[in-house]
Formats: sequence, structure tokens, C-alpha cells
Amino acid sequence: MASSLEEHLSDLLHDNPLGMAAAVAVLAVLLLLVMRLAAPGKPKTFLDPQQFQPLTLSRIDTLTHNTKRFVFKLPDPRMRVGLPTGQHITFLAKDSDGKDVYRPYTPVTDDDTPGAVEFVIKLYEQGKMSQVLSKMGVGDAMLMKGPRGRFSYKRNMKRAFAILKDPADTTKVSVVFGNLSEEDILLRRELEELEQQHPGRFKVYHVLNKAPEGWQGGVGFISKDTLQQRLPPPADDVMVLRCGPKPMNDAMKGYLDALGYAEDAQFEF
Ligand SMILES: Cc1cc2nc3c(=O)[nH]c(=O)nc-3n(C[C@H](O)[C@H](O)[C@H](O)COP(=O)(O)OP(=O)(O)OC[C@H]3O[C@@H](n4cnc5c(N)ncnc54)[C@H](O)[C@@H]3O)c2cc1C
Repeated sequence: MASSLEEHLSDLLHDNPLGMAAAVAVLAVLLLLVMRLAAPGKPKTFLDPQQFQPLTLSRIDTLTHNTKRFVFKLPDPRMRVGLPTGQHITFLAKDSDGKDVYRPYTPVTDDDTPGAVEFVIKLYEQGKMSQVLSKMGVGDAMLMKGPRGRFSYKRNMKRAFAILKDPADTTKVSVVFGNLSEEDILLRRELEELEQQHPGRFKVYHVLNKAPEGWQGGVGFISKDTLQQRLPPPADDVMVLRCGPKPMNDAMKGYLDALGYAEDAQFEF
């Protein structure tokens, strides 16, 4: 039997060497695939809450006069970052004096994205981490740890912010977005696209300190009246999330308290 199989293979190779070579190549690829699938221990997610690990920068896009998108490559193209919605990642770097600087950042890619994680970061001339990020180039590494944060989102948890791609989630989102000038509005096109794709479910209202002539949105600081007009009134299924500089967050908390939003219906990142 063995010798007849050998003879058969030898005849086959002799008659059709290219076909045989292709069959061997296909078999080798299949074997590799089976070995990869069966390989134990390859992590599916990157983040480790216990330790900082380096991620290599693979692309930098300039978005506005002071904001860049930083794309980091995960160690395996199939790997995901491993960050639940609403949580953030801590970056660790050395400042110009050699001291450790820790800063939190929230990726703009979601946790289904394989092989990469992207951040949109505003860079401040005097900011410690901003200075490190400004000097980074493709191929440089940043130390990251996570997930971090007290807020974790569950579908339909509250009308807080939606997983818009989840058709079973009926959460409605109202964003009041304050900026200094029109040039400072980040991801404006993406936000407008979300409004168009989810009419009645996703709304953005822009407020500018310095508004151009003919501006349709709010002008000045975000006021108590703006919040009253643009947010759903307090209710058991309404939650307000604040994110911004401390003086602004403190002012918003005062307005939200006065408008009757309960303590546990407010969250500050
Ligand atoms: C949960 C969470 C998620 C976040 N996610 C993001 C994100 O996705 N993208 C993002 O851009 N930011 C994000 N932030 C903000 C981010 O963590 C940092 O606070 C921000 O990048 C500034 O850090 P920095 O070290 O560059 O500035 P810092 O050194 O902390 O300085 C902060 C400010 O003080 C000013 N300043 C510093 N030193 C001086 C000085 N000597 N004189 C005058 N002014 C000075 C700086 O110009 C800057 O305006 C997030 C914050 C939180 C809490």
C-alpha cells in the first residue's frame, strides 16, 4: 500500500510537477493556518491594567493648527486594544527634566478596530505631554497602560452617549460642544456625518467664544440657558457627561445642579 502510494505520488510529480508543487504549497498554508488558530496564548487584546507597555507610532495626521491624530500599531494585526467604551488609557513619558508625566487619553477608534489604536490630541505649547508628543515621529514608542476610568457604558444604560452602531441601543445623544474659535472644533465633519446618519438620535450644538459673522450656533461660554434648551430635562433615564477644563466643568456642574440634574445623573471624566 505504502509503495503504491509512493509510486502514485512519484507518477503525479513526474506527470505534473507544477500542480504537485502548488498542492504542497496549499497544504503548507493550510497547516500554518491550523497551527496559528491552535496556537495558545496569543493575546487578543493589548492593554494590561497592571503594567505600562510600549506602542509604536505608525502615522501622524495634522488635523487643525494645534491638533494631531496619532496612529499606533498594535503588536499583532489581529489584536484589539482592549478598552471598554467610556474608559481611557494612561500615557507615560519623561518630561524635559526627566520626570515621569502621566496623562489620560481616550482613543477615537473603538474596540472592534484590529491592529491599531488612534488618538486625536490637542497639543499645548507649554503642556508637558504635548511637548513629548510634538517631538514624536513614526517609529517612536509611547508607554501605555489601561483600561482606566470609573465610567463603563452598557447598552441602553442611560441616555448618556450612544453606541450608535448598535441597532439595539435606543439611546439619544445631545452634544453641547464649546470651543474658542471655529478652527478649534475637532472632528466637526465626523460629528455632522453622525447627525445625518442618525437623525433624531444624535444632535450637536456648537458654542464659540469667538464666532465668525453669520454663525448659527451659540456665542460666548456655554450658559445655563443653553444647557436647558439643548439637553433633555432631568429624568431617571437621562445622564449628563462632562469633559473639559476644570473651570468649565465646575461652571457646568453649577448649572446642571441648578437645573435639577441629580448628583448620580452627572459624570465628569
Ligand atoms: C479621561 C480623559 C481623557 C482625555 N482624552 C484626551 C484626548 O483624547 N485628547 C486630548 O487632546 N486630551 C485628552 N485629555 C486631556 C489630556 O489628558 C491632557 O490633560 C492634555 O493633553 C494636556 O496635557 P499636557 O501634559 O500637554 O499639558 P499640561 O502640562 O498638563 O498643561 C495643561 C495646560 O496648562 C498649560 N501650561 C502648562 N504649563 C504652563 C506654564 N508654565 N505656563 C502657562 N501655561 C502652562 C498648558 O499650555 C496647557 O494648556 C483627556 C483627559 C481626561 C481626563
